[in-house]
Amino acid sequence: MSSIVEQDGQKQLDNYVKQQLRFIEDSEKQELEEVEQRVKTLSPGTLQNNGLALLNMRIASGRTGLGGKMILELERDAGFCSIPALPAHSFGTGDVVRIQESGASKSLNSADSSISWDAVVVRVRENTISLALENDDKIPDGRKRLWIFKLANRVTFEKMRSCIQQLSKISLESSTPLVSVLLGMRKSTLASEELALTYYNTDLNESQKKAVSFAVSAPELALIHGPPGTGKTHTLVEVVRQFAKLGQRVLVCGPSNLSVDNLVERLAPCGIPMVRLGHPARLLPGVVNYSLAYLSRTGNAGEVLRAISQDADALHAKISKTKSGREKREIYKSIRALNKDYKKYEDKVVRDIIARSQVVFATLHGAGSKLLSHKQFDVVIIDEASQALEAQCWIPLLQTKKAILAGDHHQLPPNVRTKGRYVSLFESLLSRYGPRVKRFLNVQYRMHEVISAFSSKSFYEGQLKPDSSVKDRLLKDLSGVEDTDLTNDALYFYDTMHEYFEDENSVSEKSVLLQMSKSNQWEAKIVCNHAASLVDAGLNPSEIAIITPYNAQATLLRNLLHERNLAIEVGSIDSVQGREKEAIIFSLVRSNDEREIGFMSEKRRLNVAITRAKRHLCVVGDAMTVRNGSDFLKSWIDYMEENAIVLAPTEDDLK
Ligand SMILES: Nc1ncnc2c1ncn2[C@@H]1O[C@H](COP(=O)(O)OP(=O)(O)OP(=O)(O)O)[C@@H](O)[C@H]1O
Repeated sequence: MSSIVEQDGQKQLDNYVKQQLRFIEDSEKQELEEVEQRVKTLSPGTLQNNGLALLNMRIASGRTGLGGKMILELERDAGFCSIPALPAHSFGTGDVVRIQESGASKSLNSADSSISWDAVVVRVRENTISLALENDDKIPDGRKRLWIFKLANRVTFEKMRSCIQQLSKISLESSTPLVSVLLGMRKSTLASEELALTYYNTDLNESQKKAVSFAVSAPELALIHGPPGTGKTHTLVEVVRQFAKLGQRVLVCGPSNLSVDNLVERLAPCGIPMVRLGHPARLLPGVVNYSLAYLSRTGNAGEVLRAISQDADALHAKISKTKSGREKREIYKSIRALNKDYKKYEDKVVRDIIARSQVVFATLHGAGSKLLSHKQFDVVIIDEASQALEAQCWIPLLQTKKAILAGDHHQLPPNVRTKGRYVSLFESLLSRYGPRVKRFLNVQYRMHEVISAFSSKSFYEGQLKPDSSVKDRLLKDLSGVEDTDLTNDALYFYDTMHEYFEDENSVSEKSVLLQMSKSNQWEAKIVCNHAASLVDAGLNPSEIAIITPYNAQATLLRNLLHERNLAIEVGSIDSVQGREKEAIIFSLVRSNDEREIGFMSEKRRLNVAITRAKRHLCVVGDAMTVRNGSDFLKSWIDYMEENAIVLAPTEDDLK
């Protein structure tokens, strides 16, 4: 009979599982409803204009891809489009899309396979988009005009659900101590003594070295808390190398392809046998040579696979020339048989490659691949763990006895709609176990001192210090940049003085569905003039980014910059997390009598926005509206007024 402690533990686990499943279900429902509403309400033209659909497409070619999937390459139908380039769109690899025949009424029912097909984007080029069909029993007619639109990505929810269900089945008695630690049922064990390591990277600072030896020595769990620019990735590279030296097998994951690829790129020169799972079309170019697809296609095994896929491709080509329905069916049958052979042989090849690799890289989602099922690793490392959903983290965590999570809970959490503040696994472990499971990286290599000081004081208890190599860097120190009033300081604030109110934006259903929202044309003018002055002073436009919390403001800014021929990136705060530029201009937008500050009320969003700039941060906004938003925002505005060069809009700005 199980003890009371175990019964309590089981109850706790059941509750945890229920709570996670409810969260997954709610998030999925909300995402599906939003997509459904968008597709139902908006015309195909509006969807295309907002980057969510591509109209007037036709099949350019078909082939067999990795996993024996049928890949269709779509291009614009020359009969309907004057230029071959795809219009501006937001499709990216991994997106789930629906393909439909043009003219057929929009189908939201995936079972309706006579007019619609679901597929995953595997490659996007200037003129074409390639899609892997989910099910190739029936293929769209190559002579028909097609259109595609974005769907919610159900696959991710499915993987999280199956992983949490797996968790519900484990027996606490026989599971690893790590599982109990992660569930909060027992404290993590401390290493009796930390290993004395010889570091590969002799440039590591003291806090990075401490984090490495703590992580390598910890029996079950280690958290590395790295504020902006403190070298989390740098530190994790050393951690992986140390584990490799000890002969351990490591699974390295992150929530996005980029987070994983950054680590692959930096570990590539170290000569450790490694493989990156995931479709090569989704990977950074420098990483492709480590992808499973590349490795499985080189050498003898690759030749066999190439021969099978060439046979299948030849049959694909034959289809378009075949008129008889019966012949076509026969060809499809042969293609399917070849795809099956391909898959069988490929499975064997890829399993061998994985078995030989000491370090395996995958996104959290990719760690749920069948290729890794029942595989155990000595260590699982999750980078950017604070940007991952808790259920996603469990996907690799069930495959190990030891976990290392790196992240910063004071930056943005994963992009998911929740009622309250989203708390990641990283953050909940940190608040549950505190300093005993974490090491803090305290030197940042990005920002001028005055840019980072507010963030350091407000989020990191004043512990975040600039390295001496960056603390005084200004734009004027860059070669080719003149010494002007706008380049000889690091922090600037245009206070619009409660005189230039935000625009009266429409709040139609359409604007809400497209997440269009607030704009402020006065601010947009000031921002563009400021950017133009920096370019006039000699700064390369690619070294400037403009960020704003509102889509409508971003659109307005892009149009103004386009009119002035300024090729400057404009993005949301979420889109610049993890990135940096020499100069950042931050447009706050909100200026009203109601003291509404909307998106800016999320502290973590502000922290990300103000920690992207290396040498120049210019904030444009209405101090009075923002100050009234909260005590925290008041303290930020006070800091700006005391430490920034405060500027007022000029007549030129207001023309
Ligand atoms: N010990 C060090 N000595 C010198 N430069 C360093 C050191 N550690 C990190 N850096 C530099 O700091 C920058 C940021 O490093 P890295 O990309 O590893 O940080 P990160 O914490 O992953 O970044 P982010 O803030 O985007 O999460 C890089 O240019 C890196 O070369």
